[in-house]
Formats: sequence, C-alpha cells, structure tokens
Amino acid sequence: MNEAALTLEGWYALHDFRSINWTAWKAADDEERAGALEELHNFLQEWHGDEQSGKGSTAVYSIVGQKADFVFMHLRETLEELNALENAFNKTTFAQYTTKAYSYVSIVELSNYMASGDGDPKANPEVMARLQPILPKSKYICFYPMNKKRDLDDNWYMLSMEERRGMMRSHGMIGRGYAGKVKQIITGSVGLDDWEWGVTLFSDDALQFKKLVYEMRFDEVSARFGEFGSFYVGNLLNEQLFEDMLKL
Ligand code: VOV
Repeated sequence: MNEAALTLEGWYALHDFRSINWTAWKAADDEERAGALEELHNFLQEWHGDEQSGKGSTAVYSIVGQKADFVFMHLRETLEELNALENAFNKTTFAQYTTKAYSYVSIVELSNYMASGDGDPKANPEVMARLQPILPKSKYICFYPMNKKRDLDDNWYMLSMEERRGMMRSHGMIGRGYAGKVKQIITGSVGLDDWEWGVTLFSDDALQFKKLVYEMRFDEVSARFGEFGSFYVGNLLNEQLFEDMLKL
C-alpha cells in the first residue's frame, strides 16, 4: 500500500449557496421585508461577533450567474456549530424568500507534502493561522470542488509519496507566483462531501482566478490528475451591499 499523506485539520467549513425567490420577495409587504432584513442584519452581526471572539469566521458573497444568488462560507470548530448556524438561518423570515442552491461540507486541511517535519506543527502559530483562518474580505471569491483522478492509467492514490511530493512542490511553486494576489483555502472533504477537496480562492482582482487556474492546468498534478466540479464566482457583500442587492 502507498503511504497516505499526513494531514492536519482545522476548522470545519460549510459553503451554503442560496438563491433568492424574487417573486416572493417582491410580493411581500414593506413591513415583512423590513423584518426579514432586520433578521439578516442580526445574523451578519452575530457571525461578525463569532469572528471577533475567535470562534470561527464567515464570508458573505453574492454569486454571479444562475447557479446561486449568494453564499455564506462559514468556518467553525465543530459540525454541530455549522449545523446550528444553518438551522438558525433556515428559521428566519428572510430564509423563506430563499431556496437552497448548493452546499459543501469540508474541513480546512494542510498536508505534509511540503512540511519541514520539525516539532509539533500545531504549536506553530503560522500553521494554526492557516488551520483556523480568518477569511479574507477580498472583493471576489471563487469556489469549486475537485478530485484527484483514480483511473487505471492515472491514479493519484497509487503513486509513491516521492512522486506526489514532487508534483505538489511544482504546484506550490506556481501558487507562490500569485502571493499577494490570490489567497487559497483548501478544505478536505473525503468522507464529508461528494468531492475530495473544496478550493476557495479570494482576490481583489477576479482576473487572477482565471490566470492562476489556467496556469495550473498545465502543471502535471492538475493536467493529469485534476477533476473539477462547478465553479462559483462572486462579489463581496457587507450589510449595506446585501441590503442594496435586495432593494426593490
Ligand atoms: C494561491 C495559490 C496556491 C498555493 C500557494 C498553493 C500551494 C499549495 C501547497 C503548498 C499544497 C501542499 C501542502 C498543503 O498546504 O496542503 C497545496 C495543496 C493543495 N492545493 Fe494548492 N495552492 C494554490 C492554489 C491552488 C489551486 C488553484 C488549486 C486547484 C487546482 C487547480 O488546478 O485548479 C489547489 C488545489 C490544491 C489541493 C487539492 C491541495 C491538496 C492536495 C493533496 O493531495 O493533498 N491549490 N497547495
């Protein structure tokens, strides 16, 4: 059997994609809409509070295109907390005007392909900051799930650790070229959701998503082994922008 990469796990992640039922939203009266906005406002405040107190992090983005209208990306310590967040939201009046578009459950993951091997990684504040990241409030988000191929000819899981490490090093070198332009959060989802990883990218220049993902397509680990799900791209929302989006 080949050696599995060792992984470190951090906060659990829930990407909760919703669409707005515009017909119902427009049919609601002013008072009902104001109440719904108030509840939404309270949730955004509460999630901000969770972030301030180190309990997790939440990012809110609108989604461009027809796959969804917005996403809540939540990071929390436990699956119970994520479940409580989505249930609490589902009980709001505002949620009645939304439909569930897609969701993804995973956990922030670092592997040992590039690790130094010195000491307890969880004692390293830099490692902990990557395992329990405060989500950047960059202008744009890009999310997609992916697998590493398991075909007879190209099976990532049948490669030796050395072969995989070599390819991950090359992958990391390309990624490094985007330092300061794109921040990636890789979440593992083997056993948690339908794909093996969630890739969430943040940037202040959406074009950098295209540049990075395209460049990686030529790199062996993506070219030979990458299989990709649907891409979701969106614009940062804060309370005001969310309200503006919902204004009739
Ligand atoms: C901003 C760019 C960027 C950078 C710097 C970067 C670096 C790194 C490093 C150093 C490592 C390995 C160690 C670790 O940290 O785990 C990884 C790991 C990983 N990556 Fe990556 N990646 C980036 C970006 C980046 C992108 C755009 C993608 C999607 C690929 C594509 O073709 O669309 C991706 C995927 C992954 C995955 C699925 C993993 C886990 C693979 C596994 O088998 O375990 N990644 N990644």
